[in-house]
Amino acid sequence: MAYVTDHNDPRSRAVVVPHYSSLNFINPNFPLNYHPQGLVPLGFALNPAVVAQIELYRSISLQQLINDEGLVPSQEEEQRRNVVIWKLKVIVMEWIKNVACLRRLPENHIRAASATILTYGSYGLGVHNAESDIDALCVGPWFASLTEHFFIVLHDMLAKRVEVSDIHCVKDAKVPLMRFKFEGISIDLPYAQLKVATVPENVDILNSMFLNGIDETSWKSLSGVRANNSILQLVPDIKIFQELLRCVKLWAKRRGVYGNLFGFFGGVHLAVLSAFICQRNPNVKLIVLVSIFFKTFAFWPWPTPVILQGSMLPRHHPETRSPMPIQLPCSHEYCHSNITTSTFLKIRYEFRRGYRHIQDLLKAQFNWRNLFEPYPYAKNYQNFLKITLSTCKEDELADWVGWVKSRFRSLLVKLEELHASCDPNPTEYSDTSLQDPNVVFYWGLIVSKSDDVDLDLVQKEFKKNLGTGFKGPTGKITISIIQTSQLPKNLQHVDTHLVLSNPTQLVPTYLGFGGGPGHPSVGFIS
Ligand SMILES: Nc1ncnc2c1ncn2[C@@H]1O[C@H](COP(=O)(O)OP(=O)(O)OP(=O)(O)O)[C@@H](O)[C@H]1O
Ligand SMILES: [Mg+2]
Ligand SMILES: [Mg+2]
Repeated sequence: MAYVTDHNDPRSRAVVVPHYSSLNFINPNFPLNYHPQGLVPLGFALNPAVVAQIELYRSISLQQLINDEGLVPSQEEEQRRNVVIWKLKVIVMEWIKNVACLRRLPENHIRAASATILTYGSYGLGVHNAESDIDALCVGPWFASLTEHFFIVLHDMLAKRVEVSDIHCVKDAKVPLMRFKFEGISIDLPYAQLKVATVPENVDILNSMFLNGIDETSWKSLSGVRANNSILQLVPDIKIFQELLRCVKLWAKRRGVYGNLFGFFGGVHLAVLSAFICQRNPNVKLIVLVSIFFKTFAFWPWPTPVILQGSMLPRHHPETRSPMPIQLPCSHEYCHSNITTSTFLKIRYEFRRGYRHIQDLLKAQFNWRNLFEPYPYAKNYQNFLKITLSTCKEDELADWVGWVKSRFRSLLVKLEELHASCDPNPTEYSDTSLQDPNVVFYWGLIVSKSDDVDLDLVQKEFKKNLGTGFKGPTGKITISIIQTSQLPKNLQHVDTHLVLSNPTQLVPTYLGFGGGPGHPSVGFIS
């Protein structure tokens, strides 16, 4: 009788595994095979009872990690969000009555007028946590327009509420929306206008009766709700899909591959990838699905698109230019993507790193924490691109930063043209030595010498790009190259068990600039 232990995890002693000695015979060179009932190391006959016990233990420790990381919101948190949504529904009902009065509709039309809120995004899929925003679509009738009644009348009503802060309109996005905080919770609120007089509270937006004659912007705004409905219909088991997606999102955030504006995945991309794995592997437990997820996408033949079964077939669309096309469910289109050559290579590298880690699942030293370990930027890069965004007034900063972020893809592409590879760390920092309100980004930069990049040219072209289309007050932007030692202390934080034996080998091989066996996460998969 013995124990399987996750090192550094005192809880690991909770599960007793018989015949521990047999674990020593798991040959690390035999890849794992995936079987609906569990994991089997290929080429080696292992006592199935032992494998089952280890799997049980791994499942328990993964659940423990999900709880420890706060991936599932508490009941109080859920209740808080429910109240916010209920309050938003009350506000839009009041709004639509006001608009009906403004439009001088007959009394009975005013009485019948209604609008509603439909949630989508991570909240709609049930995979949000305390930090997630609420994506809430406002659905209104024929007489409430986007430009006047949504962006002016509703905006002003919301701005007057004590619960609402940091409200701003994002009018020039593909899906125009208002963004604000309601009782501290971030809300994305787009608008869809239906050609009906009354919008039922739980309007079925897949019903053609409600979709007849709607404009293109409303159709796009509805796409998030349609995609969510469709994913939830297509997966065989919603609960296990949610669990897988929670794990995958944590992995993507920790490894620095989450953030659509930075050229990585957004929530919708990971939702489709997770649904794809769930569809093809019904009745499979979570730890096996996590393993299959990494195995599948580590070796996916990109740019072959990922398409859910039972979805519409995508038409040829400009979005197919993405190196990692992922179909938007319930649509002929692909999810919008900003992936560039360098971010593609990083994502693929991280899939393969995940696959390598998960290969050790049955080994005694396996620890889930390694899979979800924060990406060690300070150890992997010697140079960083420092991007400082500032405005004179605090209340102008969010709009300016939002605008610059929406243009980051062009900056990444320009750098790639100049043979500089960037790893755009999506985390926002603040430079406290500056007087103006500011947001600072530190992106890993790979160049042979820091003066190799023509930074003046990069800045000039990026500023030109930023100059077209922004309607708010323009802020400042400065781009410089700094060394690891100049990073803020919290980014320099060193995780002792990752310290390199050879500090000159700081370059990840995925960027194609070398690296080698001295690097802790390099060179195991070509
Ligand atoms: N790049 C995109 N392509 C297509 N639809 C998108 C894209 N980005 C966002 N959406 C739609 O908007 C919804 C909300 O996006 P959001 O960025 O809030 O992500 P999310 O899935 O809610 O994850 P998070 O928990 O990070 O908020 C998505 O679920 C999707 O329907
Ligand atoms: Mg969201
Ligand atoms: Mg959102």
